[in-house]
Parts: sequence; C-alpha cells; structure tokens
Amino acid sequence: MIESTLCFVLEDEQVLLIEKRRGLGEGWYNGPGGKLEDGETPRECAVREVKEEVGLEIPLGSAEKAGHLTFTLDGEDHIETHVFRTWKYHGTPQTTPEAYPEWVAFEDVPYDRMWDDDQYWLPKVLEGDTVEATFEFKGGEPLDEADLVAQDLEFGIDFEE
Ligand SMILES: Nc1[nH]c(=O)nc2c1ncn2[C@H]1C[C@H](O)[C@@H](COP(=O)(O)OP(=O)(O)OP(=O)(O)O)O1
Repeated sequence: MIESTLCFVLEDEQVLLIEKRRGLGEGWYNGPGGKLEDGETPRECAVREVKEEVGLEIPLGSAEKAGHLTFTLDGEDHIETHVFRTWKYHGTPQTTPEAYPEWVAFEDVPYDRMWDDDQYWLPKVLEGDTVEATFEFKGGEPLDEADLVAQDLEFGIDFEE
C-alpha cells in the first residue's frame, strides 16, 4: 500500500489549501502532501512536502497527527494517508511547479472541487477533532477517476505518538 501524508496549516479560521498542479488529484484542492520517501517518518514527510509544495518551514514538533485515512480501490488497500495539522510556520506561501497555494476561510473550503471523501472528515479536522477512516473507491485506476462508494469513520481518536 502506498503511504502518504497531508498537512493542513491553520491560521485565524483559515486553512492553507493548494490547487494541485500535477500528480494524483491534479486540478483539485487539497492540503500539501505526498508519498513517504525511504526512511522517513510520516511527520517528516508532511513537513518536507509543505516545504517542497508551498515553500513554508514547519517546525517538526508542531505538526500534530489529526487523522489516519485508508483508501481502498476495487476491494484492495491502495493508499494510506497520515493527516497532520499545525498552527506554526515560517515564510510566505509560494507557487511552485506542484501547487498554487491559497488561504481559505474554514466556511469557504471548496468541497465541490476536492476529493469526494474530504467533506466527511476535513471539517472535523479543521475544528480540532481527530479521525480514523476507511473510504472505498470503485472503478479502477487512477484513484482520482474512481467513485467513492462506501465509508467508515470514527472521530475522537487518540493518536499515541
Ligand atoms: N481520497 C483522497 N482524499 C484526499 O484528501 N487526499 C488524497 C486522497 N487520495 C490521495 N490523496 C493525497 C494524499 C497524498 O498527499 C497525495 C498522493 O498523491 P500523489 O501520489 O500524486 O502525490 P504527489 O505526487 O503529490 O506526491 P509526491 O510524488 O510524493 O510528491 O494525494
């Protein structure tokens, strides 16, 4: 299974989203994130991806685990995503080849231009809750052209780290 991360930088009821310019979910809004590299922890990956995709420095210890999502495709485990959030960063968001960054008020998050599953868990993560969830997709690769057909979510998870 592919292991990946998402990292949501928060400030004043706003979240830093990216419009993804390439890769899975291209053209859609999401948090910065990507696949784990060899030897990297999920938290290190989240911090590295924020730097690579939008140019912000996140103090490693400030990124708190807010979610663990499993995406299945046609009955097989496909991608596992560790979700982090942080209120600490240095720098100003920059456009990169991977992403157009944009600060968005919590109430204006464009769920209709995001992965279908985001509407079910991201509002709670923005509120400060934690989530463990599985989302079942069907329809073959790539995942971003498959359909979300079932979901199972649990909130208030204690991620012991
Ligand atoms: N159903 C889904 N809902 C969601 O919100 N994010 C998802 C998702 N399925 C995958 N992702 C995210 C998690 C992760 O950040 C990213 C993985 O996609 P990619 O493999 O295209 O990553 P990138 O190309 O950005 O990564 P790198 O190649 O490692 O830079 O997509």
